[in-house]
Amino acid sequence: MTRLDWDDYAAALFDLDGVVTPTAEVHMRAWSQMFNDFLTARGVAEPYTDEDYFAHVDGKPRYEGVAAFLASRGIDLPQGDPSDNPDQDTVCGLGNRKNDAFNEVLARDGVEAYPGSVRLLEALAERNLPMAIVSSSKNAPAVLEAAGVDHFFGFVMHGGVAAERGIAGKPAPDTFLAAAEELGVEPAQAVVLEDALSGVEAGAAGHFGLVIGVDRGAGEQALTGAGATLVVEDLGELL
Ligand SMILES: O=P(O)(O)OC[C@H]1O[C@@H](O)[C@H](O)[C@@H](O)[C@@H]1O
Repeated sequence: MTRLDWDDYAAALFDLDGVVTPTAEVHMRAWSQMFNDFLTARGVAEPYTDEDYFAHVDGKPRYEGVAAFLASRGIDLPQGDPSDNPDQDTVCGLGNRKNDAFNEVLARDGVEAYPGSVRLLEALAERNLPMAIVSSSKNAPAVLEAAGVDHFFGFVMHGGVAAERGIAGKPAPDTFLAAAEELGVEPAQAVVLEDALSGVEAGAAGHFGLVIGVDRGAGEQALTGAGATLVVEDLGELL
């Protein structure tokens, strides 16, 4: 059991995929399928792996994840445009291709929140602690609704809102800072909960009161190295 006194904090800012819902797994599988088909079609022998996901893609806005992975392999594609067709070999086209795969799985399998996360959300709601979602994903509203947990959050900062308002995505701290402001709290009063290295870096850069790393595969050492003050494996440990 982790010692954490919630009385010390005035708000909680939750990443979504991999923190509240197991959808980081769905994103991971969709990215893997898309990138490996793409690499195979180009005759690239070295496959895309989960290590590539954690190092380059996890937690970042869609097209920034594509660009970061391609750069890591020295592959240069035109940026294209978010309206690109999913079969176009542009950064946006590849991102859109992966998004189709993600939505297929979401529609087919649905999503259930992690039981430990729901227990923590219920306990914090009972304390009337203001809570927000801070996700890079434009699919966050659909995921929250499918999991039936949208009612816990007073504000949802997602990839669509960030793009509309011109707010820089993780690892920049700006989406977390904007959510804290929406909830009317100073960063030092807020707890950030994140499973992605890019998200933990964002929390550390924003000087939040506490940055909790949730280890769903990134690894305790890497999360601590990125700036997590505390690492847990399940949010139920924070009750
Ligand atoms: O493509 P979307 O749904 O807008 O999501 C962007 C990113 O959102 C993050 O929450 C996920 O960890 C990433 O895997 C995903 O790439």
